[in-house]
Amino acid sequence: MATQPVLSLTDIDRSYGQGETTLQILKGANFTLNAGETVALVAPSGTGKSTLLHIAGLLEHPDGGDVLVGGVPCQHLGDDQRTAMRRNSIGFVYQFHHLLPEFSALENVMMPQLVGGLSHKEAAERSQQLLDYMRVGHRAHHRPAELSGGEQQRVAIARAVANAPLVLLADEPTGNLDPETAAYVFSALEALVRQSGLSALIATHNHDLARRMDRCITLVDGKVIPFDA
Ligand SMILES: Nc1ncnc2c1ncn2[C@@H]1O[C@H](COP(=O)(O)OP(=O)(O)OP(=O)(O)O)[C@@H](O)[C@H]1O
Repeated sequence: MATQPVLSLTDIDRSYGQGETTLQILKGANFTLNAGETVALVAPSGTGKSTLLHIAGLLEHPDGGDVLVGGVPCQHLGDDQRTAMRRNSIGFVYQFHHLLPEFSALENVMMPQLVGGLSHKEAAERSQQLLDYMRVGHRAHHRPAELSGGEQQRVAIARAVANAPLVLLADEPTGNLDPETAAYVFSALEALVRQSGLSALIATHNHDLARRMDRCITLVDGKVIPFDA
C-alpha cells in the first residue's frame, strides 16, 4: 500500500529583493517526506536551507508552488487555518532554542499542549515524560537561562514534539553547540524521532550526523537534489 507523504513541496519558488536586484533562492524546488522517514538537508550557507524549512513549516509563503501537509494543500489556506495546521501538525526546532525566558522548562513544553486543549494535568505529565526522555527531566523547574546550551536545546526539542506533530522540522538544531554536546543532543533527537516514528527534515552542516538519517538532500541552483553525505 502506498503511503501518503506527510509533507510535499511542489515547484516552490522564492526570491528576495536586494536593492535593485532579485535574489532567486528556490526555483521550482520539489521535495517529498514520507511517513516515518528522516531526511538531512545539507547545503552550503546561503543556499536556502532556512528558507526551505520556513516555507515547509508554513512560517513563510512561497512566491509559487504549494506545500502539502498530510496531503492538504496549504497555498489557499487563510492565516488562521495555517496557524492551526502549524500548531497541530508541525514541530519546529531552531538553531537557537527560542524558549520563553519567563517560564520553566516544564511550562515551555506544556504550552503547546495547553493551547491544543489538553488538561493541565495531562500536559504536565506528558511534558515531564518528554523531558525525562531527553534526559533533562531533573531541570524541569528551571528557567531557560539556568540551563546549559545543550539542555536548552533538549527542552526545545521536547517542546517541538509535544503535540505529536506529523512532521518535525529542525534548522541546524545543534549548530550552536560544541561538537560533543551537539553529538549528544543530536543522538537524543534521533532516538526520540525513531522511537515515536516521527517524520523529520533536519538541516545540518555536520555530515557525520546527516549520514545517520534515512537519506540526505541538498540544494543546487534552487532545486532539491539527493546528496551523498
Ligand atoms: N528576508 C530576507 N530578505 C532578503 N534576503 C533574504 C531573506 N531571507 C533570506 N535571504 C537571503 O536568501 C539566501 C538564503 O538564505 P537562508 O537563510 O535560507 O540560507 P541558509 O542556507 O539557511 O544559510 P545558513 O546555512 O547560513 O543559515 C541568503 O542569501 C539570504 O541572505
